[in-house]
Amino acid sequence: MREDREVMDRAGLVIAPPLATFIEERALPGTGLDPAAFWSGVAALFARFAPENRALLAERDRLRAAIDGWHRANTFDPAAYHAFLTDIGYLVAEPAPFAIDPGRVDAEIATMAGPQLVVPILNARFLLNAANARWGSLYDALYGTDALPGTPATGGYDAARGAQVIAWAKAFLDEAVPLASGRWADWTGGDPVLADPAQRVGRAGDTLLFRHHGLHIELVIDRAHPIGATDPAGIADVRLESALTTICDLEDSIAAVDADDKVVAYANWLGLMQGDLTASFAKSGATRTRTLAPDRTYTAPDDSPLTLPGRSLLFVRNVGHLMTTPAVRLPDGSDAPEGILDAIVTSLIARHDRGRNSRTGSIYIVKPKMHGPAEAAFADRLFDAVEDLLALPRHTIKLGLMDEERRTSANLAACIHAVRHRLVFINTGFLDRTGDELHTSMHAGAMIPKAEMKTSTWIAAYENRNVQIGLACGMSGKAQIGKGMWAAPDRMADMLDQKIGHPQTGANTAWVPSPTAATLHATHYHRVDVFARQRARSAETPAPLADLLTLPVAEAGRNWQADAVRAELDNNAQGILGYVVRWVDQGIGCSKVPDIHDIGLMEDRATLRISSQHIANWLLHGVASPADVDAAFARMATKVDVQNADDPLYRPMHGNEASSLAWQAARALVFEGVDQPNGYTEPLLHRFRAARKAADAQ
Ligand SMILES: CC(=O)SCCNC(=O)CCNC(=O)[C@H](O)C(C)(C)COP(=O)(O)OP(=O)(O)OC[C@H]1O[C@@H](n2cnc3c(N)ncnc32)[C@H](O)[C@@H]1OP(=O)(O)O
Ligand SMILES: O=CC(=O)O
Ligand SMILES: [Mg+2]
Repeated sequence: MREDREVMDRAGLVIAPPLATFIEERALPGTGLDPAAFWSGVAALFARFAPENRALLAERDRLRAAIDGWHRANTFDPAAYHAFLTDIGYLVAEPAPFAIDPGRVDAEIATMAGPQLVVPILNARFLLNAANARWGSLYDALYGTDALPGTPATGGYDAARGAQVIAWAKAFLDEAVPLASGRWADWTGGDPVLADPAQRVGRAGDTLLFRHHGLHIELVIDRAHPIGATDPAGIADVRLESALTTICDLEDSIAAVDADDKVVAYANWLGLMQGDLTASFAKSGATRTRTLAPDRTYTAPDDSPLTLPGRSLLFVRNVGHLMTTPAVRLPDGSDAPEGILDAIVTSLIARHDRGRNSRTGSIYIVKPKMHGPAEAAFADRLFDAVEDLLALPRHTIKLGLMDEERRTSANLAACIHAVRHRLVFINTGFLDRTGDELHTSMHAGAMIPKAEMKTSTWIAAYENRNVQIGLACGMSGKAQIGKGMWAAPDRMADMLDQKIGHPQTGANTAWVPSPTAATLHATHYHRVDVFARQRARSAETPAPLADLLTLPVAEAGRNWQADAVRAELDNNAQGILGYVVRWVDQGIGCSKVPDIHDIGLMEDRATLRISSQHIANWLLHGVASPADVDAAFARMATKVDVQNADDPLYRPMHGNEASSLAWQAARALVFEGVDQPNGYTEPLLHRFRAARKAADAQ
């Protein structure tokens, strides 16, 4: 795209016009920063960090080649393998005991426990919904999902379903805010007497505000409301404080391949920081405009005013160290490292916050896909330099560390140490982590099927060590120890059943895919006292490193049944095609893709990394032949075409293989999968998406 466009020279950098215009006309004004000084500072920053960034990527390649070579030459032996990893610098020395020291951090991160929502930043409508997901209706979340058995009848309010919802919600109140005597189901109104009167912390009109485990609950009393009118106590809803924090994602859930895409993302982040983001859209036959929710006001029991945040505390997830962007060209003519650009621009934009988001004046950046402590230290120094560029006090920019690459998990304490002055979370991104597990040991042998991966030794050790090491580094009360995504957005009953496991491990947050999921997951933090769990677990020792380094390779001589192999290939090919076709053809970076059983699963680049690496591994080790894989792709292309038949923008793949860039991208991800850097999907996705955009522009 860039070649066809006018370009702008700024301090020796070639900046794509939409980005230069956005920065000069929207991001810089109001910050007090001088544009000329800003650009020369940006140029200096790229000059300093781009070579180091490249060197870190070269180090990834060196280690990868060494590990591949070792597996080709050796039969696996745990002790020899451990010694080899130490020898090549993959494993580094543990730091002496220390405690993180991130300075002023908002309570939502440091001292509260609750859900963390993730939202693709390119979608303003979703973004606003996410920011406003601090509060959610428990009645709505239960009524409209499979959280309760059965489905509501169509054509108006289903009173029987409503009764189920109300019974569930009142039983929940019995646990979270029990009455001094009796049950909430029997309460008929008036002034409720709580078993612990201190739980009642305010009211707004007739609505009562309670607090439990640091989270607020609104009991909405409104006898004029259709639901309240039928309730003996006039209860119209139970509203829960839900997504305490939200990650606005510039990374794996979006498709941003050029300056135009990046500017949409940055502009949405600016709208959030300035508080004026809006989105208008048609829903149920009417045009709606969505804005950011205001704070909520109450009267405390002592009649003083009480204000609570109406919005989730926002993080922004930058991209990792791998990709470059055509939005900025360096003096040597190369595209600039995209992670450096994100660090600069998202921090610049966050200077507009002025307490609307962070009440402590912090900027919260999630840094994904870092491999080991040297890369974490690089991010730390980069953030120092960005603070200097933007005249921000040292360590204003806080860092959320994704523990999602094997070299980071294996050296977690050293990674935390490298960013200890700004660390505000570690999170087990188990999806990328699984992709890296597959890729790192690609040449060790054929991997077990994906379903078996969930119960393998390495993953249990990974989840355990993340919490234990986080606690040992003094994170409790200062930062989040986080758990991964619930990737089945429509399966809320299963989520209610299983995701309580996250707070039970001592994690004070875990990822959810939607506001509804946030409200339902919030109930888990009422059921589990996370900080008590952290205290209890502090005495435990982490699972051994040897367990973490246990390879998920199938046993020698495994009898690969043809129908099981075919089912695994179909499952992976379906997910790949269903996701990639929307990414490449329509620029949709996160989709609910129906699986082979037509259950919608959240697919993003991390799930794509797993599926593509898994097939690539089976191809490499002869579990499947190229013909088997192509047959699976052909079968699944037809299925995906049918599943998307109602989408007017959809381009069918079956019958159009020669012209379908999506089809070609999907095949390349698998057939060239062994050679993709660390098994990442973004280089190929970007290439094919850019080609699609170029073709569409003609
Ligand atoms: C491995 C990783 O990196 S995981 C992190 C990356 N993944 C993500 O960010 C996933 C975030 N989730 C999503 O993008 C979406 O939920 C999807 C794509 C999975 C499903 O989207 P859809 O099929 O459109 O969802 P669905 O039809 O069930 O619900 C749409 C409604 O829920 C809202 N919604 C759904 N997900 C979100 C979200 N993450 N944030 C805010 N609102 C959301 C929408 O705004 C919409 O409501 P509206 O009509 O009032 O605007
Ligand atoms: O980013 C999250 C993951 O699981 O990967
Ligand atoms: Mg990830």
